[in-house]
Amino acid sequence: MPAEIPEIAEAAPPKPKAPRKPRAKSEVKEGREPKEGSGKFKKDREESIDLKKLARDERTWKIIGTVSLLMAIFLFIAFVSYFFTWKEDQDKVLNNAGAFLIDDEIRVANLLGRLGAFTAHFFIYRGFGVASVLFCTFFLVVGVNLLFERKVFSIWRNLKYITFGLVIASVTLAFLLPSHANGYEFPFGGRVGNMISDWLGRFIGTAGTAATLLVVGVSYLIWQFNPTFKLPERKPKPEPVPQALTGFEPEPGEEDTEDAPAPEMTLTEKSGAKLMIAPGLLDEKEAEAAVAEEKPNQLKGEGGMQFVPTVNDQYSGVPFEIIERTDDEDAEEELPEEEEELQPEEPEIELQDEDLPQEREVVADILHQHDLEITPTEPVRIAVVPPDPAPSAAAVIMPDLPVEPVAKAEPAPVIPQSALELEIKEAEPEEEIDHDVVQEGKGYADLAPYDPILDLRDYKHPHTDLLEVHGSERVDHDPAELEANKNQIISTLGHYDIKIQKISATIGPTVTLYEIVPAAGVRISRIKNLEDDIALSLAALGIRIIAPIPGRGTIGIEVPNVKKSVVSMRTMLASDEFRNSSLQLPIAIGKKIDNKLFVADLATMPHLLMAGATGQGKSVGLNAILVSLLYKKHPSQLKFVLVDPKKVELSIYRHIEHHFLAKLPGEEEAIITDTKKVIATLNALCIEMDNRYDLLKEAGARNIKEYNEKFTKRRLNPQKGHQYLPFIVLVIDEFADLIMTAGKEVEMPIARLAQLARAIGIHLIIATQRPSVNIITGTIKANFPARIAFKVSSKIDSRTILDTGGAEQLIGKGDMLISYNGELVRLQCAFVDTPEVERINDFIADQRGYPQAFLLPEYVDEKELEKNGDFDSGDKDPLFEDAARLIVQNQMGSTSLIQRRMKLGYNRAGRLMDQLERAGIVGPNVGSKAREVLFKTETELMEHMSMLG
Ligand SMILES: Nc1ncnc2c1ncn2[C@@H]1O[C@H](COP(=O)(O)OP(=O)(O)OP(=O)(O)O)[C@@H](O)[C@H]1O
Repeated sequence: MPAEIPEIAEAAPPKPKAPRKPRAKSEVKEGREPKEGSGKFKKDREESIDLKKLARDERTWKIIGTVSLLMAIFLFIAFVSYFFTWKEDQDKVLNNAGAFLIDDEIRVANLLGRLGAFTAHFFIYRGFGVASVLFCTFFLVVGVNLLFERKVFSIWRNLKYITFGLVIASVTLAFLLPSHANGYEFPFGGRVGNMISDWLGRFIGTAGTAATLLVVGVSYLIWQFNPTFKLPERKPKPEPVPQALTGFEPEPGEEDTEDAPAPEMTLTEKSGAKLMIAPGLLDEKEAEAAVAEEKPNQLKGEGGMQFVPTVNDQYSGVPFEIIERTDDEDAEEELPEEEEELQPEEPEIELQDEDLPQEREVVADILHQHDLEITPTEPVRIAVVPPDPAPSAAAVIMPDLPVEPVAKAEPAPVIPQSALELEIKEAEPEEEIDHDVVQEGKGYADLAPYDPILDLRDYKHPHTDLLEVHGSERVDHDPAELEANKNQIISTLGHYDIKIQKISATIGPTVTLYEIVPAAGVRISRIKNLEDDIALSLAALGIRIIAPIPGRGTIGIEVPNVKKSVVSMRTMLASDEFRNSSLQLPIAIGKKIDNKLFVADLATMPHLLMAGATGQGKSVGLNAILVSLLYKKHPSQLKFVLVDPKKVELSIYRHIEHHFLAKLPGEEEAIITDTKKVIATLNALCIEMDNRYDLLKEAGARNIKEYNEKFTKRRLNPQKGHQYLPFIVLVIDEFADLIMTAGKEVEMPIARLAQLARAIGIHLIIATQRPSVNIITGTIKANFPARIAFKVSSKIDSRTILDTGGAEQLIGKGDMLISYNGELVRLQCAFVDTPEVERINDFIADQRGYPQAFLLPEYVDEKELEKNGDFDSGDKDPLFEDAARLIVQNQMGSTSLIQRRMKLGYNRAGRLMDQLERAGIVGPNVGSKAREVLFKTETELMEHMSMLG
């Protein structure tokens, strides 16, 4: 008996792992703000990020895959070698126990040395016996899956099969070949198998064990291979010919007719002679039609014969005979006699094999293509009839199978030539040709559908691990707080003689909605008018009264919670509602008062206006929208145009320029911060819009969805300028700033885009701190039906954004009102912090992108061109040079300076300034400010003037 491996008695018990402490909110904050955080905390955080990165790195997985594959190979060799060397090595392993691996003196026979012998011994002897080979399969599956980054086999399923397989196989082998009972020493079932088998034997006896193993084994096989059990059919029916082979679709019900005669297989020679194989699978008409129409799927036999291919495996190996029929017989004989003629019982016209060697070869060839065979020793019967006008047929007849002769065509009656009439056939209507479909080679439309994401096929969408959970997601409710608020509401209303029938509360993340049903006869407007009084008596900021709640017939009083919960972006994006959303541009904005997620489609909004006083959550809201889109869309489907006059808010997105950003050609930075460039970009977007409309018109599509569908189905020719159109989302932060500096020049293209761009996939998101009427003008408002208001400073501002008050009563920190689809909903905006956005951007930027940003059309300012191109030196004012010098000396492009110093009238000074601008000496007019002077010194000016002439 082999010695047992001594148990390690003094092994220290493993220390229980400390449970992972949820990170306190204060820690998260510290992590974000290094100034406040201690050095130690910061280090921890960096380490955890590195580990996470490592786990996400595909190279890590490839290395694990390689190791798994090597493991599979190692185990396989060790096991196979063990099968032959176990006797030699077993004693050495058992007797040397712990020292076996270390002692260099021990020599073993296993191909993989001591390690191989030890591993194989461990798995086979101590483990599962021969069934241990299944471990190789497991490592192979893991290795292949990780290395090829594909789910070639499901690891989980294999794990299940292997676990059960190990147990069942080892027990069965131990039961059938017990290593201790019959003198075998080879551990077929391993120790585990032996143990279970012994136990079963004692528990249910040998017969019971055998029955159990049989049942379990069969069940396992059924589970793994799911075989189909069928009783043998009574009468085999000829199988239908695959449509792909014949080109014919079976007539409805045809294949089911029980007693339909076995159809013939007809082979027709080009010359007109027929070879019939009976019974084949096409009926005569079909076969002839196929021949007449020269169906493209007819096969060409050797020797210039064309065949209607048919297949029927049931005749495989049936011997054939060759029969010849003479022309005369064929012409004279009536159909029934002809049938008789073809019967195998009349062998007087039998031909020997060598008489028709070519035909036999061709028939053999054709039959071989369909896995049928002519037995070389048996004669083949073929009836041969020469071509028309004396029609001929050669039939290969299978003995003992019903034979149907080919019906001969009636000879056409001869009509006197003079009586011949000219039949004028109407021309077939001409096929309409769609010139947009590329007709080259196989045909553009026949290719597989175009998939825009294939350009960056390896692109991986960001995962939710990049985001954090901020604070507690649970909405806590304090019953005392609820009760107090309820009593307060009832007593306040009581002061004004307002009785209520019922009161209920819905607890949201930031506010609780108390819904009251007033007693009969109470006027709703009275409650509405008492809004401020109720707020005062509840002593809470942010009370909003909704009287009545649309569609509910109740009155709502929203009261802020004492303890507010943060809605993490991670929760929003990990939700089924967002992940499974089929919206075109889904944006997860926040949670409603009833804690339901608010996910909307930017494509249907179709533009969004956001306003809110500073520090109330506007930037976080913008990030939440951008992050939602980044999580859902592929770079080929979406492009952002980002305008950020503040230069700091959106700059984190600059790293994803090659994936998701669009810019003007020749620009260095994709994120636009300069007003002049904003104007050019907006105009370029207008050109893009016009171009897209042209494309849609040509394609006969009404919107981008229809257009892209047509394009992906390859019904639009890329050579005619058609291309897959990504959505473009224009985001403008600090819109007020832009309007202040560029006014109409910005407003006009934005209004145009807002009015027209929805159908062609350009959507606008505009954010502003100052929602005054001169910034959010009527034109802008009319085209932005979806609006978000964070807390604003006055009721007037709230009206400017939402057309109603309420936003001034919000409590900040992402508390917001959204006006969408004609409804006003209070939401708690999802929170996503800057480091999270950075991580998402890095994750995207680390992947392969396009060679450059998506290029918008070039925009040339015609006015600039005019001004610059118009300068005519012959036309210039006599005082032009003096004025130029004056401006350069003073470095101030001001008309009044010219007016005052040169004592000129306003008009002449203005004209001079225009000429200076056209000559490129001063910049364009920028409102009330002085123009920019483009030359610093007089010498530079003189050089420039000499060039102007
Ligand atoms: N949805 C939210 N949930 C929780 N806290 C929030 C939320 N949104 C904003 N906050 C808090 O409010 C602070 C200010 O938010 P944010 O930077 O978005 O304001 P803002 O309106 O963009 O200000 P500004 O206009 O000055 O840029 C954030 O740092 C955060 O602490």
